[in-house]
Amino acid sequence: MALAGIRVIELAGLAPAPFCGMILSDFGAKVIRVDRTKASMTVDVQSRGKQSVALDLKKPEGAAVLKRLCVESDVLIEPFRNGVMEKLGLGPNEILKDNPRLIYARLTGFGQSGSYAKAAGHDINYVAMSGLLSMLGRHNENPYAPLNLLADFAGGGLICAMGIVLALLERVKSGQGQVIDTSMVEGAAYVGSFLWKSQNLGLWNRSRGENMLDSGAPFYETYKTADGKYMAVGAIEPQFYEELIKGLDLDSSQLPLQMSFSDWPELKRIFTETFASKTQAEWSKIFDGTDACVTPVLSLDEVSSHPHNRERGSFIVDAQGDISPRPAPLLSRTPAMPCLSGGPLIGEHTDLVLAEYGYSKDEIAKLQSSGIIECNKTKSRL
Ligand SMILES: C[C@H](CCC[C@@H](C)[C@H]1CC[C@H]2[C@@H]3[C@H](O)C[C@@H]4C[C@H](O)CC[C@]4(C)[C@H]3C[C@H](O)[C@]12C)C(=O)SCCNC(=O)CCNC(=O)[C@H](O)C(C)(C)COP(=O)(O)OP(=O)(O)OC[C@H]1O[C@@H](n2cnc3c(N)ncnc32)[C@H](O)[C@@H]1OP(=O)(O)O
Repeated sequence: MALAGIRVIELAGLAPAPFCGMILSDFGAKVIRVDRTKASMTVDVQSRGKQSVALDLKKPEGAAVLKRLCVESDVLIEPFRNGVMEKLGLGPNEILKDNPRLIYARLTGFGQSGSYAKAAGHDINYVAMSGLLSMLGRHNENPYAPLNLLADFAGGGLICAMGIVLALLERVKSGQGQVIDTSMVEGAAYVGSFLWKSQNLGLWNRSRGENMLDSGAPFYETYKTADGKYMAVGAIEPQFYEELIKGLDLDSSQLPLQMSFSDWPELKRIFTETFASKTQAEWSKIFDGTDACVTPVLSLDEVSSHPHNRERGSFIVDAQGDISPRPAPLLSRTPAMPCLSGGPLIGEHTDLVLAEYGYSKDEIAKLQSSGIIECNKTKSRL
């Protein structure tokens, strides 16, 4: 796998850092998640393939263990607000001193500087601050956050993973590590670069929810079908729009022009009425194999059995029988091979990992008896 041999220490976080760690693990890195001690259960649902070490970083001996792990590792991912690592004596200056080749990846909402750097926040706040939230939502409604996808995952975990891979690549030339400052505000904004760069194309001249790609246009919308499901329509170009009209069995000479903004509400009404006349399966049969850019809106339960996704093996089933997306993208020679057994229990690999990093049995026993580390004796699943 592409990242085989790379050792990653991931300090346990909420959603973005676990995603970042999962990407690296899926593509072959060995990822060790550092959990808190005295934690009853983990909320990390993106932990496949990871190992867990339970370590009290608030104790100097615990911080010393993390430092020692970092000496022999390639990457550290830390998900706390600015200043937390420094307070623990684990800031980049201290850590990189002992291992200048380390990639020290910081993944926060507001970044390491600026007046919000130390403020709490969640995805919706970061998307709001990126400018993107102001553009999301239907006409005459409040801005709407698209789950926690844009900042936590696209602009956060994924962008951080890209930064880590770039830094690892650069390290081949320079032999040096570096600090990565991932701000989810900036990551989300960067993902949305097209929105800034396309201002002059006239795509966003109207108010929110009245533009072509923000639910204003009838040909870029979802429509309810007779069985209460939905179809997604993305027929932008005239030749594809023509196919849409044909599939809907409408007469284009009786319809307003595609790009007549003032007629969009009327056109939407006609499309809504038409789509409501058949089931999703019936519409899929009509549009499959055409260029109308019409697809069913599939639920999470349905995606893996859709013929196209099944043919490509786009979804995987783990040992528990749970379905999830196969890691993307597909690399032809060194594809990701996600671990199919469940994620680790907290502290499941503490003694194993410490032994691998050179700790003696005595040292491990002492750390355990003083509560600096915890070892979960449950049989390893990895
Ligand atoms: C919208 C999403 C988040 C969705 C996640 C949800 C799915 C989950 C969120 C809450 C969960 C529920 C909750 O936990 C209660 C239940 C728990 C139960 O076990 C399960 C059910 C629950 C209902 C559970 C269910 C779900 O899992 C949840 C609903 C997001 O937007 S995520 C993005 C958030 N933002 C960031 O990540 C940006 C960077 N980080 C931050 O800004 C802050 O970390 C943050 C997120 C604001 C949290 O602030 P907080 O004050 O809590 O932490 P920090 O200031 O960063 O400091 C960390 C402190 O912890 C100490 N520490 C860390 N590791 C260790 C260790 N190993 N040993 C000892 N101490 C440790 C560290 O030193 C800091 O201490 P201080 O505060 O003293 O400096």
